[in-house]
Amino acid sequence: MEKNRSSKVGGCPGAGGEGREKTPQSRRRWRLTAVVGAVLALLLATAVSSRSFPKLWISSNSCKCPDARKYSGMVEDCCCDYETVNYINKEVLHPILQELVKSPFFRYFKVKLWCDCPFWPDDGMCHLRDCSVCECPDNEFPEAFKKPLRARSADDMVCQEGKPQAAVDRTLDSNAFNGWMEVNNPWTYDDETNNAEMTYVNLQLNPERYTGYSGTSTWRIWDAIYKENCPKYPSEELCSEQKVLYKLISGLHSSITVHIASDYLIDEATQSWGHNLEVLYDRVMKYPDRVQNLYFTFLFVLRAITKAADYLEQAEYNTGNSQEDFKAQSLARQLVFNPEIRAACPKPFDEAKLWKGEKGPELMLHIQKQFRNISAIMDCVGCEKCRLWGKLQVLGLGTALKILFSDNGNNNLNQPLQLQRNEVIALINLLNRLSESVKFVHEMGLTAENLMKGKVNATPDKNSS
Ligand SMILES: Cc1cc2nc3c(=O)[nH]c(=O)nc-3n(C[C@H](O)[C@H](O)[C@H](O)COP(=O)(O)OP(=O)(O)OC[C@H]3O[C@@H](n4cnc5c(N)ncnc54)[C@H](O)[C@@H]3O)c2cc1C
Repeated sequence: MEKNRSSKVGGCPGAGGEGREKTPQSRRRWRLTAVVGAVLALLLATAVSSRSFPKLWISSNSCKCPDARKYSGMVEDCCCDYETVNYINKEVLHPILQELVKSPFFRYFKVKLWCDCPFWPDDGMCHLRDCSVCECPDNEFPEAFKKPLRARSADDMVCQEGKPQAAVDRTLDSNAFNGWMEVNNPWTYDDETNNAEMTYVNLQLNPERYTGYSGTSTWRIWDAIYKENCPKYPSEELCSEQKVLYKLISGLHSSITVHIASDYLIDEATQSWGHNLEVLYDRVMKYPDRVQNLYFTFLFVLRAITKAADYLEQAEYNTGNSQEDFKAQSLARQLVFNPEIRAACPKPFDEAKLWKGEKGPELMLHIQKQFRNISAIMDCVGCEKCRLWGKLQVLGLGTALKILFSDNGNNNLNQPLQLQRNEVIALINLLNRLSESVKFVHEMGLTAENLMKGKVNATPDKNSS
């Protein structure tokens, strides 16, 4: 995989200049700049947050070990460095998000689970029962999301997978959308056309992890996404906007793989699950651009959430459970107005640089079409659980795109933002998935690399007797 460092989208301060030769003069200049920089940084840190920011500063410079610093400096095309991302993710974002996604409001996702591929027939390549979505019992469902109960047979209540937390409630209630607009998202394929086919799924019962879904069916999907809808740069002609689309998809792909590696079925016979660091290394860590794209996608979605802070603070988090809803609202507020995040990463991604020039609006329509195609391809994923998470995360990305780049394709940023409840649920759950992936890569990436390099070195030389 090639890296392309030549064309920066964001043009963030401090993003360039790595790896230059240092002369004695430049070294003196550098020392002086470093001292002045440190003093300024200290003043800034004290002014912004006397309690938390200095901790970040120490964290960014604490480890000098060369391997651990492989991902250091600015995340390409973003306005935040790796060290800061790792710190705020671990200390601030991850704990808040883990709590938030457990709340009744954020744990139920409305989705059409039928495999309804508009491009080719489903070839059912999923072998494990873990591919299927586990349904949840009726009594777990928030009252505000419910329709009057329809008659159910006892069998309906039994989970497909034999687990007690069975039965997806496939009923819908229009009241569930009180206070939320049903608005079109030009970035996503409209999944709402036939509401009778929609169902609510408890995401907590259906973790994204290894399912055994692999082979030609999966490659056809990834191929269709990359080749037809978001070609890989570094074809230099590719503009910044297309590069962003590629990086978002590649970052999401990395995150899916990281979840497979972190929650892997180690032994099918004993049903034991655990980390698979070989998968982490072979499919993600070995390709630095895949790691970089994961961090990029994380910062892009974080930027969308902080940009929509006012909207997300005022949104109605209503499931009928006032205590839980109050908690969800207060966690959402902590997330979007967090002083540590705002001080450390005030603008994780600078969206204002995109869609410039005469061709901007035309290009936006073109890329919207490509993204809508990617969203439609999710109906072709031949494994139910993968389809669930694929749809959720692509909707989350589409929501981030809508927040950052208008909602009508005409770049009309003065339009007031309107989001659907399902979009907000997808956005927060996507950020949580990315946050888990960033944390796992940060904590286990180096171990995976050392382990795999050790394995390679330990392989006996065929030529030695
Ligand atoms: C939407 C979707 C959701 C899925 N969810 C799950 C799931 O929850 N659990 C599960 O077990 N499986 C899931 N899968 C399948 C999984 O993504 C892999 O396809 C499968 O594990 C086979 O992996 P692979 O090693 O053959 O390579 P794949 O991951 O299938 O990759 C195919 C090719 O894409 C390229 N590539 C790989 N990673 C990147 C990247 N980050 N950026 C750019 N290019 C890349 C490489 O050239 C690679 O050969 C999902 C698939 C899809 C399409």
